Amino acid sequence: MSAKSDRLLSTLKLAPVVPVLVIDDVATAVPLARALVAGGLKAIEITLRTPAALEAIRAVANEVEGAVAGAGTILNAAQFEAAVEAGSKFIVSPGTTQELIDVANDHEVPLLPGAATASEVMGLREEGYDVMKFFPAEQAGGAAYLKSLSSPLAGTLFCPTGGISLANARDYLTLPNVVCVGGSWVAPKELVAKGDWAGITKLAAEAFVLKG
Ligand SMILES: O=C(O)C(=O)C[C@H](O)[C@H](O)COP(=O)(O)O
Repeated sequence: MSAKSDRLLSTLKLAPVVPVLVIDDVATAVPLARALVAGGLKAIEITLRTPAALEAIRAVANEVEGAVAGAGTILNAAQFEAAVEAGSKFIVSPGTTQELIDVANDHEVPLLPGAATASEVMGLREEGYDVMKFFPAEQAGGAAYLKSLSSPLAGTLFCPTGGISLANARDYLTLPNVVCVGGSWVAPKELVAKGDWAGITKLAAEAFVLKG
């Protein structure tokens, strides 16, 4: 395993759940990340789906002690570069393109690339990847599907994301090829809008104890 995937794995192993955030208002980023870290969820993925995302990554990276800020929904090289510049410590993409593989090879910040089929996983293995995002997890076949990849594609670890919640997270976390899961359920829009940070810490703490 390369030093880069070692670093990615250490980040993903910080907690069983990586919160996936869509930040509409940059002012919520720091209190939201603090609430998640207080519940034990330190690796935090901020998706580049809103205009506030890069500023939110920068704020969390600079201001939230204990947080490891990452960027999600990275679709191309320009977004990868911007996310790194903003202070992202890991980069997540829903799928994989040659452009992303090439830009990732030029950077020390690790990429967690998306894959949903055996062929996609095999293609990424040929590029040297042994840790991937399984996306969209529930819709692509769920835990049963991912389990059936574990023998033929042994040695590859996944962070399944998409349709995962407290109710089904354990189905994935008990698989031998799963290192953590990703999900937005720990940061519901209603709680963020109300500024209910204690409520979010509670959800994070519930998620933190999922494994073990
Ligand atoms: O675009 C990306 O890079 C993503 O990370 C997509 C997210 O994984 C899902 O949107 C989160 O899925 P839910 O937990 O079902 O809300």
